[in-house]
Amino acid sequence: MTTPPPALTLAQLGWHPFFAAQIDADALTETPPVRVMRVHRSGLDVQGEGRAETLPPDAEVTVGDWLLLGGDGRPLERRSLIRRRAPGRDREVQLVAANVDTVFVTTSCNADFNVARLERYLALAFEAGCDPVIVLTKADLSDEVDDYVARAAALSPLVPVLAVNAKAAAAREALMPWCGPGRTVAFLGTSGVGKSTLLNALAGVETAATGAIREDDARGRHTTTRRELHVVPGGFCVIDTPGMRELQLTDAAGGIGEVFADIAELAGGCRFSDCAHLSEPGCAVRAAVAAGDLDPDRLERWRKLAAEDAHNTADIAERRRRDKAFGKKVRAATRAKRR
Ligand SMILES: Nc1nc2c(ncn2[C@@H]2O[C@H](COP(=O)(O)OP(=O)(O)OP(=O)(O)O)[C@@H](O)[C@H]2O)c(=O)[nH]1
Ligand SMILES: [Zn+2]
Repeated sequence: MTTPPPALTLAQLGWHPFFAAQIDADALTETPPVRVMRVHRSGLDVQGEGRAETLPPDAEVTVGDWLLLGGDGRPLERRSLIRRRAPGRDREVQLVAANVDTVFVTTSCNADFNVARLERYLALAFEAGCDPVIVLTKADLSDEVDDYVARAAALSPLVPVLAVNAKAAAAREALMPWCGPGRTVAFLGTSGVGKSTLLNALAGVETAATGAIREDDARGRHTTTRRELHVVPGGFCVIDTPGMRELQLTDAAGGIGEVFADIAELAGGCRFSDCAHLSEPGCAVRAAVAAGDLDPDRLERWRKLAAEDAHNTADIAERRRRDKAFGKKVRAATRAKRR
């Protein structure tokens, strides 16, 4: 037995003038808007004002999306969309979460802290159209918190950095400035960094199971079910995603450019507009490295991330082209057989 969902208003679910502007007044009652609260194998749990249903699964819809019940099934235009290249077999683009205002990029003041990974998460968040905030957990367990904060703060002048003990009441206060009524926030980070602990701190109750990520789904199979939107007291939404070990970027050139705005700006001074900053004469980027103004490691990390993004973007496009061509062949063969 599942307990019925609490009665919520559209505003508490994160409804926003941006979405209202996409439908006319009649549609509000004829095809009522619902938000995707949970994505699991057997379907999408959606909730609206005075209603909650499970719709069939749809790979084009993700947690945080708004749908119109009885509509064409397509999500309303999104304010933001977090996507990555899926790990494992199909390697397609995977939609992680939609309509997130702030991404709390979460890591810990310990060996989990990794600047390359942080830059990667920041690029993903910028590309998605979200505002990233870096949250460093386990500050209570480290003597070098200031050092971690300084290293995180050096990554981008656009990104605030917080250090917290996720288990202490003060953690909620630290995150609240980004959690106004009607806002949607999400936690991204590897397993064990304290995402569930922070969610519980925001909710004021045990909403997520900490330290336990596997549950049985309806078919008795083991799955990571946590891709879930929680409406918490205070009237804001928190999206919880499973820890992501592999976070491959695709189509994220814009986001990478925002994280590495320093390099992009320097590149404007290179003699050639298509300078790769390798051995070209008049390269302002390498000149900055030589002058000690740019960390060569950062340049190397940018190079790797940009190359990976370009590779994934091209590879996915190529697979789609092949799949399309293959589909055509199959259809042609089926037609030939029928004749
Ligand atoms: N001392 C201390 N312990 C923490 C802190 N944050 C998290 N923990 C502990 O670290 C463990 C993992 O925390 P979770 O909140 O489950 O981590 P998670 O990021 O949700 O992990 P996944 O569910 O695997 O993605 C738990 O035992 C927490 O109690 C912190 O700031 N300080
Ligand atoms: Zn250059």
